[in-house]
Amino acid sequence: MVEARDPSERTHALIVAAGVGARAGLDLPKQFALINGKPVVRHSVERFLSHPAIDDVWIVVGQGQQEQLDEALAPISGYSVVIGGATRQQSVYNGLKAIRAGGGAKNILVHDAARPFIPDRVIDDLLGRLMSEPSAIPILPSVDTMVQLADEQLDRTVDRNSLWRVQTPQAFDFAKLMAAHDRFAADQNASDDAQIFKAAGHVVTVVDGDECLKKYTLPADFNGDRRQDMRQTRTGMGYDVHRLASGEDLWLGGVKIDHDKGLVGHSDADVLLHALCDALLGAVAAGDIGDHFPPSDPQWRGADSTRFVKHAASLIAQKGGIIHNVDMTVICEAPKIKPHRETIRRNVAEILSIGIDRVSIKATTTERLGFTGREEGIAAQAIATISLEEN
Ligand SMILES: Nc1ccn([C@@H]2O[C@H](COP(=O)(O)OP(=O)(O)OP(=O)(O)O)[C@@H](O)[C@H]2O)c(=O)n1
Ligand SMILES: C[C@](O)(CO)[C@H](O)COP(=O)(O)O
Repeated sequence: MVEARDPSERTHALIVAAGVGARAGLDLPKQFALINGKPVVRHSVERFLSHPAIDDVWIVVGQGQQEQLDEALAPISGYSVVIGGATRQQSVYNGLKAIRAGGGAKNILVHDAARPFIPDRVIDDLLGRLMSEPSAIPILPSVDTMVQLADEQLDRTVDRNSLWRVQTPQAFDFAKLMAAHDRFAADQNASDDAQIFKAAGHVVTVVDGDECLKKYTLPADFNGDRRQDMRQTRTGMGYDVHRLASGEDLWLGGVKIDHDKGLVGHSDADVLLHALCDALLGAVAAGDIGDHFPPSDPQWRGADSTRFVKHAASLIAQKGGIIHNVDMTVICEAPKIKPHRETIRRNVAEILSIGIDRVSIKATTTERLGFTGREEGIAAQAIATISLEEN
């Protein structure tokens, strides 16, 4: 049995979502508005919950918003909810106190729900830095000329080389950040946690941020029509074959199928999920399954192929992409796919976090011709249609 890790050794993500979103001017708090078909807050919750280095996810919401949050996240579970305060700093502090009451943590990533798209690379860089430093934050350079205004007129140009844009997630040694917040709890003016950490005398290091981490703040950020104009459609296709053998399990679309033979090969040899993974990777020109999960690497032996598809979907999400639909064909003589079709569709829809009406599964035989006709193997094809924001 695997021992549960001591709470004080865990890495937590704390997502603050208790603001009112005044600048966005929407008729609901911006964290519940839809971006790419999902509530803003859902994007970062999904990303943290699926990241292997994150043990626990905490979400801070406004008083009375717990039900709205649960609706925005359904059917996801496995997160904890805390009620926020009047300022971002108070909301973070409430979250930290709840984590302390739950046994504490080793590391904490504090993140704005208003930044829905988090590249895994940024999480990895931040956590990598925490192995030797007490904190790290993502930053981006200022690329425009920066000025100060006076009476709404140009006063002076500021040296942009000394100005950097600070993003979240911001990563900290939990105990040190907790103590810093305890110390500065009466000062409600800090716009981020790095300021509080630095004020407490600690070093704040920096890693490369990412434009994907843009904070959705102003009405134009939520202007769906404009965003739709700026999207481009992409498609990707995938094809895979695995050999059938006695004494093996048969996995298709992440569902175990009762059959006298199973498939042999990479991971759990789920030929359908492998074709789907390649279709998704193809849509963003990101290589193929073997590039990301080499068959020669022993860690993938017997692995659940769900993980590969989730990885491919996360690469699309990191680019602000939406998966519109996937269509798959299983090519085999046996087993019959129809009795399992709805279960597989449901499972794939859940893996991709899209509606089941966007997932199609078909099956065909090859009229007893070729290797599929002789029941030596099963082949699968998949096609995925996605859209990306133009850049
Ligand atoms: N009292 C607050 C204020 C802000 N936040 C969160 O802090 C993040 C960054 O804040 P910001 O983008 O400023 O959000 P709002 O405060 O909601 O926006 P506005 O300032 O336009 O009202 C957001 O995810 C927001 O929900 C929070 O948890 N509690
Ligand atoms: C934490 C933050 O996102 C870092 O850039 C930012 O400070 C939040 O600022 P806001 O004033 O709450 O928009």
